[in-house]
Amino acid sequence: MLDILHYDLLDFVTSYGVRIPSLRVTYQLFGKPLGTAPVVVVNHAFTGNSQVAGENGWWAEAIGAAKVINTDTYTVVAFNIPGNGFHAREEDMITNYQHWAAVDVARLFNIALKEHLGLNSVFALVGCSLGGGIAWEMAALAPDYFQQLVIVAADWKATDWIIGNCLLQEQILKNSTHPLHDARLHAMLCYRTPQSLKMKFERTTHLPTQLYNVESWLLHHGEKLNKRFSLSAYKLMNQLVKTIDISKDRGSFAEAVAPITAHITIVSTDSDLYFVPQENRDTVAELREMGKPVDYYEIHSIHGHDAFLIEHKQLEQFLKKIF
Ligand SMILES: N[C@@H](CCO)C(=O)O
Repeated sequence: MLDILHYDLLDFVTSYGVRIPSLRVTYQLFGKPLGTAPVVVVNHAFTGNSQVAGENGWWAEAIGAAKVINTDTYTVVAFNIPGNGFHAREEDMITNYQHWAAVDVARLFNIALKEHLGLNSVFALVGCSLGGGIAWEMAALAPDYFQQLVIVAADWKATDWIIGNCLLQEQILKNSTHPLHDARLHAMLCYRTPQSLKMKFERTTHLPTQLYNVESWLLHHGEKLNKRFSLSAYKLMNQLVKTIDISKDRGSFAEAVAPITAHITIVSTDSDLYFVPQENRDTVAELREMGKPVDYYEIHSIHGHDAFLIEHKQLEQFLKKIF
């Protein structure tokens, strides 16, 4: 039985000016009891959740006893993006996804850390993919609150490429008769690479069905997500990815990032076709020009965006410099 904790907020107003009368933020704690050790906050990706460690933990290779984010040393806090449906009540689902932006989730998480958990500062904030975008937004909102900001397979903004793909996802979600299933097929192609699929399938076929194995694999992922995720959650996550932008209402990236005191670490994957590495190389160059403390690492992999869930050994080498 998972120990899912929660914090209820009243009268939250999103950046679109919409008042949400009551909202539940759920989270899990791992490792040392709160108040006895430095805190590491870990933000999940698109279809992830607060189960970051332990059995079925989506980053169990990185977080746990004697892992690089060692739960014998740290308290790990992992939130669920509200509306992701993970162990949620029906009333906690968010159906009006267009009222939300990534910055709203960031504000909620910061409120939960400060007001609910009573933390005066946080040692490290780590975010993967969408969770990395939310981590950028959290740091921009609370620029001297986090000592280490660790961005993995993400960006501080949704690029035109991401926004275009989000539109395609939205259209599939609206128009398909199997919306979640079909949206996942396209998403999986964004998360992998031609080389990764070639290595895995080599154009082989599955004889009884006559399908190419790449087709069976994509359809399997569609079915799998259909069973474990909800349509309203998927629509919300798609909207959140599209709205990542710490420069919004702040003038520019430089102005948004100027007050951030955290040491920044950015990890990209050289073959990521979704949050492409060149964007992060440019971000790092700009941060260095500003004199910001920043480290940059690239995972070498053929697997593309999903390499942050696959290339554990390389990630460990980078993360161990922080943890
Ligand atoms: N495989 C990841 C990719 C998005 O970062 C997910 O489904 O959440």
